[in-house]
Amino acid sequence: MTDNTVPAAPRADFPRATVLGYPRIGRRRELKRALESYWAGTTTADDLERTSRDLRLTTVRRLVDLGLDPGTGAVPNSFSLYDQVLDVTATLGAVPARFRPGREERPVAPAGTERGTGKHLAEPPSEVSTETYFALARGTAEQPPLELTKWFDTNYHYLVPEIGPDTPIRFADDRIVREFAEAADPSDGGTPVVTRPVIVGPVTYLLLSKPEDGAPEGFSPLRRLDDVVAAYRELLAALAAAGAPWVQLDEPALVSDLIGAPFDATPGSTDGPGRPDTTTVSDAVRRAYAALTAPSPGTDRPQILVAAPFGELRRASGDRLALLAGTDVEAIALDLVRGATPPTEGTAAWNVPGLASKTLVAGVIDGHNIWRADLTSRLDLLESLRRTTGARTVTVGTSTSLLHVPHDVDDEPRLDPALAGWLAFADQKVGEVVTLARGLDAGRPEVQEQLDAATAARTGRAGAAGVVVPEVRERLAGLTDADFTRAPYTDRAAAQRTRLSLPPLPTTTIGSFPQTTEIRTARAAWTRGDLTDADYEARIRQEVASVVALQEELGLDVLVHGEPERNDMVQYFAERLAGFTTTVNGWVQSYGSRCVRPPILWGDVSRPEPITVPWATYAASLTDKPVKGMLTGPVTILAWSFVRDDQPLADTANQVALALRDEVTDLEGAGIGIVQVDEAALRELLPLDAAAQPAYLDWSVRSFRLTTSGAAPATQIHTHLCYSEFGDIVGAIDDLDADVTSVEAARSRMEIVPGLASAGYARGIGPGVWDIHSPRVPSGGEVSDLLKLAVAEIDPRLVWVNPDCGLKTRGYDETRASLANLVAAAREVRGSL
Ligand SMILES: Nc1nc2c(c(=O)[nH]1)N[C@@H](CNc1ccc(C(=O)N[C@@H](CCC(=O)N[C@@H](CCC(=O)N[C@@H](CCC(=O)O)C(=O)O)C(=O)O)C(=O)O)cc1)CN2
Ligand code: MET
Ligand SMILES: [Zn+2]
Repeated sequence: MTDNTVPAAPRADFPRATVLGYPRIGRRRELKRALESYWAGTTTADDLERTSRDLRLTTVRRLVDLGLDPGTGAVPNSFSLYDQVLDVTATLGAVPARFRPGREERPVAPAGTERGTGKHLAEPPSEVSTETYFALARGTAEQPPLELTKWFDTNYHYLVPEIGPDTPIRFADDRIVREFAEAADPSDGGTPVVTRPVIVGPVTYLLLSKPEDGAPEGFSPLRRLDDVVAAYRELLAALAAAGAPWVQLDEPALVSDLIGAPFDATPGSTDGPGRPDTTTVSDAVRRAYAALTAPSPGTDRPQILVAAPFGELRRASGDRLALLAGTDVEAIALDLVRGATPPTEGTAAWNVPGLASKTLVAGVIDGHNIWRADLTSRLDLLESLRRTTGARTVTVGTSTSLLHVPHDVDDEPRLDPALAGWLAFADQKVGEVVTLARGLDAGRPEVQEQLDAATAARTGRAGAAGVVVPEVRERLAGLTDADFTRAPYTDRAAAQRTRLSLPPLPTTTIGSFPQTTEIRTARAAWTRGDLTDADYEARIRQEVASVVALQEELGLDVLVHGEPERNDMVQYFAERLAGFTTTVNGWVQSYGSRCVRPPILWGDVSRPEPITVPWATYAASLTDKPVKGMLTGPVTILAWSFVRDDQPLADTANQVALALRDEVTDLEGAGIGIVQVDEAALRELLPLDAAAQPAYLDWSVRSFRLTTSGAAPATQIHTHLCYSEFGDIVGAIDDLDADVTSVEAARSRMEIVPGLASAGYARGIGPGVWDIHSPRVPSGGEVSDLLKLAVAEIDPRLVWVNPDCGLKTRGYDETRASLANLVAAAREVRGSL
């Protein structure tokens, strides 16, 4: 070691048990309420800060009570006010120019300031105020927010950074350091906890970014890697100075083939313009981690854990574990739930160069699903990893952050006790990790009781009534190709034209109308038993009637009932299908303050009685216009539920499909001529590993077709897909064989349309012409411009006019104004055809 390398802090071993992150919304959604009241102006920024601080301290202390070590960085510090990717944007001060009108560039803090020496500042060097932070998240009167999109294959959404050649990037905000210090040295006099800050890693951050408006053609945000890494170095120095022994950098981009940059250079290819050394993911990782771990005189850094959740690192298409093992980071977290689990007995050594100096954090407890683990087989696996990996040591962790599961099974008053015993939410998972670590270190007898209890729960689950229902199995076994096939499209189109006689460029909506506080309050009262079934039903009927009247008044062509009876498009169906159960407090963050309660799909699925028919027929009775029935499709129901892990997803999907197929038949029988089957999550479940994609697309498309193929030719089947990144699945969209497909397209300015056209898609298409993700009302001109783009690319006879998605998160004022502009634009463009 030379003189100028100063590894000052003691190199504490990685803790034996940890979790990669923990829910941050709060057991009673305290953060949601604090945020929404702050946005509404009824509380102040100080109130918000106080509530969120209490939530953070309660969280880290609970994790200690659950058995994580308080002194070694075992407790993750994974809080965020809104989103962890936005937090990096704020840390870097990487505010796009469109949010800094006329603002002078502030000089970068020179080296040798307090920040350079790592002392954490009493006053934050905050160049990103709370106001700017939320402007980026939610938009302003002048600017739409950063784009919201899916976090890998989860139902969590992050805010896409906009990075150009001149976007400011520096260590601009030390909130992460302050939150470490707040737990380590709490001002309320409570127990101090030495946490492990959890931060999105620099490579993933840039790979998830998009070029800022005005960036030169072909600019890749990855070109700013050196600037980003320089800022992370300062952040790490500040964390070390504050006493952090470990930091966790999340690099899930490492496991994704959907990330827009190749993992390795294709042999023989030459590098494009720009820096040749950062054009691939593997080069970016090498470069970033070499710089982050390079010693620098007078400063220290915490030891680094790199986590790569959501998939397998050891791929045929490139060994990402070897890549990480070749860097100087101290620890690597593997997802051993999604990743292929190595056989537990008699396996050969891994032989990964560099691993001998690393700690492997074995993610053996599922952070993304809620089944109680088979602790015995997990312990077998851990022991085999100790023998075979050749790592310096193996410790126990979760496969992903626990952000994706609810807080606590014990907080579910209405769960059947037997079923509750099959489950592990975040708190139970912490317990599982702690148990496994004890078994691994102190020996099996120490934890035999817990292992046996876990085994008994799994055995009980396998044999429980409802898990296997012979009639459901028989129906599935009897399916033939005919059950997946409709009449040819040309025949269907002719029959539907006659039946529906719609104008060209028909106007419609995606299904939901605003979910007002009044409706939610009424539903809450009904759920509590304070409102009778009859009163609640009357209230919903009144809402349906007013939604139908509004659509008539606006002049829409195909009407909907507005979905006021649905708490959520998945939970509502789950509550009415056998094989599912739902929770009371099982909230999981979807984005910002918005949450969902994913249902639990535990048994064979069937439909005891019609679900949507009364609402659809009531709406139809109020109008002469066609009313579109509205169902959520099987893939989306699976994607947004916690799904049984004891049979292939394809079988589970087909069970749900058969239940929905009965609903389509009943809607048809009740005279409903158009049925929409939403597959909002079709793209979300697309595997990150390219090798697994064809099989997924095959079963997902088949389950949709099984849902819809019982429909007569004259019944028009619609589907709706969210999220604009459809490039990877245009073939599958075509294979769904829907008569009309509506897709999100407004924000990407109809980007999808030429792709569909060139893929030969020749059925109805409704590219969204109103971005419903913010309260902004699009002008008639904007809408007709988008519409003209669409009719220029595809046969105008195929084009439908609709918003990007449902209107449940919008208010009535915006909805009325925007739909009026949409109808006017459709009429204008119709006139020009
Ligand atoms: N599952 C799912 N995933 C999805 C979507 C979706 O619609 N569903 N859409 C995309 C975007 N994600 C979204 C996720 C959530 C929400 C959303 O609006 N969530 C609501 C809750 C929806 C809900 O379950 N509502 C229930 C319970 C509402 C509630 O909080 N009630 C109050 C009481 C009522 C009151 O007095 O206000 C309470 O429990 O405290 C109901 O309406 O019945 C929220 O967080 O505010 C929107 C979009 C992608 N993923
Ligand atoms: N029909 C649903 C709605 O309009 C589709 C939403 S996709 C997230 O809300
Ligand atoms: Zn949608």
